Parts: sequence; C-alpha cells; structure tokens
Amino acid sequence: MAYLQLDNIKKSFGDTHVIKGVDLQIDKGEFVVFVGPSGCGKSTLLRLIAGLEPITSGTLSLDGRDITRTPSGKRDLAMVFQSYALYPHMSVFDNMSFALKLAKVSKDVIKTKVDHAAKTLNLTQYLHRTPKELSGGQRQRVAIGRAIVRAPKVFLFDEPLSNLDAALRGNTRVEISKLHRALGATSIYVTHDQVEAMTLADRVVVLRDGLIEQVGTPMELYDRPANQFVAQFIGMPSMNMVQARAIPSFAAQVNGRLPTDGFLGVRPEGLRVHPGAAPGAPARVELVEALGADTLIHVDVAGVPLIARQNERTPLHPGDAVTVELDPSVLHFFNREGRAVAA
Ligand SMILES: Nc1ncnc2c1ncn2[C@@H]1O[C@H](COP(=O)(O)OP(=O)(O)OP(=O)(O)O)[C@@H](O)[C@H]1O
Repeated sequence: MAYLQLDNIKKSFGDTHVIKGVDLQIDKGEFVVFVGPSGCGKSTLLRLIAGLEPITSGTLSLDGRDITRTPSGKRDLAMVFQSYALYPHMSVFDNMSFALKLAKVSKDVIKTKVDHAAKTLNLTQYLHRTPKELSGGQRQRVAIGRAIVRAPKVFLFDEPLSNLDAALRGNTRVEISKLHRALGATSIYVTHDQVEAMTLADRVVVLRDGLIEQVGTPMELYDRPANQFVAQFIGMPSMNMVQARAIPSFAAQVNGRLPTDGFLGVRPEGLRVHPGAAPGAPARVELVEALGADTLIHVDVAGVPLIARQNERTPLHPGDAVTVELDPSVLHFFNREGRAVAA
C-alpha cells in the first residue's frame, strides 16, 4: 500500500458531484502537484485529504491507517493556504509555535523547533515581528514554518504563492523546492501555475471535471500526453492541434501514421517558420511576439491558426508570406475521440 492512498474517492455537495471517483497512490517523500482548469475540483480534493470536508464515499489511508473519517486535527497533516491565515496580533515566533503550545510541548522543545524552522526559512531576524511588519513572501514563509514545526506526515499546499507578485513568486517557489529537497517531506500542492507544476513536482496529477486525466512526471506529461486535453493543458503556449486533413502538406508528411479523422498535435517548438517559399506549408505571419530569449510567431496556415516558437530573433513581420515546416521527431497523433495513438 502507498504512503497516502486514495481509493475511489467521491465528493458531492447536494446533487452536485464534484469529485467523481479518484484513485491515487502517493509515495513517502513525493512532491505531487494537482493541476487542472478552474472548477475541476483540485482544492476540493485537497480539502478532502486534509479533512476539511467530509468524503462522500471511497477510502483514504495514510501510512497504512484508514483516515477516511478521522477528524482533520488527528490526521497528522499540515495545510498551507493562499491567504497565510496567520494570527495578526501574534509575533512570528508565537504564530509558528502556536500548534505546539496547544499540544503542550515543552518550552525548550518549542524554541528548538521554531529556531530550526526559522533558520531553514531565513526568518530568524523576523521572529519578534508581527505579520503586518512582513512582506507577502515573508508571511508565506511563516505559514510554511508553522507547518514545518509540527513535522506532519504530509504537507498540503493550496495555491500558496498566488497572492505574491511575479518576482516573489519565483523566489518563493525556489525556496519551496529547496525546502522539499532538505526535508524530503511528502507534499501535495495545488496550483494554476504551469511553471510551479513543472518545476516542483515529482509527479503531476491533471484533473478535469472531478476525474484524473493523467498522472506522470512533468516531462512524461509534456512528451507523452495521454489525450488532447492533457496535451493542450500542459505547456505554454498550448500544443497546436490540427485536424488530420486541414493542412494538405502536413497530411502528406504524416501520411499513413495519423487516423484520417484524427488530430495532429505539434508543440510550438516543433514548427519551423522560413521566410518566403520553401518545402512545407505556405502560410502568412499574423503576429510576432519577441519575448527576449525566444520569439513566438503566430501564423495562418490554410486558415488554421498556429504558433511557432523559435530561439533566435526573427526579421519577420505580420503579413509576410512564409513557409511552415514540421519537425517530424516531435509529433503527436490523436484519434477522433482525442486519445493519443502511437506516433
Ligand atoms: N461547498 C461547496 N458547495 C457547493 N459546491 C462547491 C463547494 N465547494 C466547491 N464547490 C464546487 O465544486 C467545484 C470544484 O471546486 P474547487 O474549488 O475544488 O475547484 P478548483 O479546481 O480548485 O478551482 P479553482 O482553480 O478555480 O480554485 C466547483 O464547481 C465549485 O463550485
């Protein structure tokens, strides 16, 4: 049995079925990230694991113990929220030690644990401050510290970085990643952010409409998506999706390998854009987005809008006539139902 095991977990709010039967095994020490479109049930699934919502049916077990009906406080899990949920009138030290005090841990042990967590999170110099005297990133680190001192079996993170600005988000993400490497704690993390999912996760769980679409390492999902939904959800910009016969020169190139009523998927880096006429599909440039390190070129190929990414800068402009070439080594094929078929 896995360290944390979800067997056919379902959740309904009245007549609304939100989680429709989730099976998942998480190993000790794993960092698992839940992603999916808004409303797919990521937070609800996390809250079911945390015990903040009752599970309608199914079994949840942790370290060999059935905790399906165990109250939240007795599950040995710690949750870090987007909103920090710190006590505003208490110092950082008191915020971090609160749960230990409640558990009647001795003062000396509390001090050792809080000092250690503060050191790990670079918070030592702020221990006497109150939350309002801290930046957003520091507050979130206090919230994480509060979880660390409890040494829970599993850390649960619900979009912990979404209130931070882009730069702080990046820094705090790196800190969470280092922290995970240092502590090796089993973690489940809900996010909207692709970069967080790809960089933090040992495995990513892609959810849609209350069900798991695919579970895999970030690169497995990127390189071998099981279906069109995962293919287009993972990766920015999304994988280009072209009906088999929409672009004749592409159809000729993949001839026989793609179901005739299926779809060809190609990531932006799998398209090459050449100025003027060349072997490939004739196209027109719609938009050029220079991002600094790379460039996104939006093209119209036989009425199909596609996005190409290239590392070098481009002299191309909207309206230019170009040719789009497929890199045959990175193609994805999907059948009519959207399931991946062997390339
Ligand atoms: N207490 C509740 N009562 C009724 N419906 C609820 C309740 N909580 C959540 N839902 C519904 O369950 C669905 C899943 O919500 P959930 O918050 O888990 O989605 P999510 O994937 O985390 O979304 P987001 O990314 O927008 O936060 C939504 O349709 C939501 O409206």
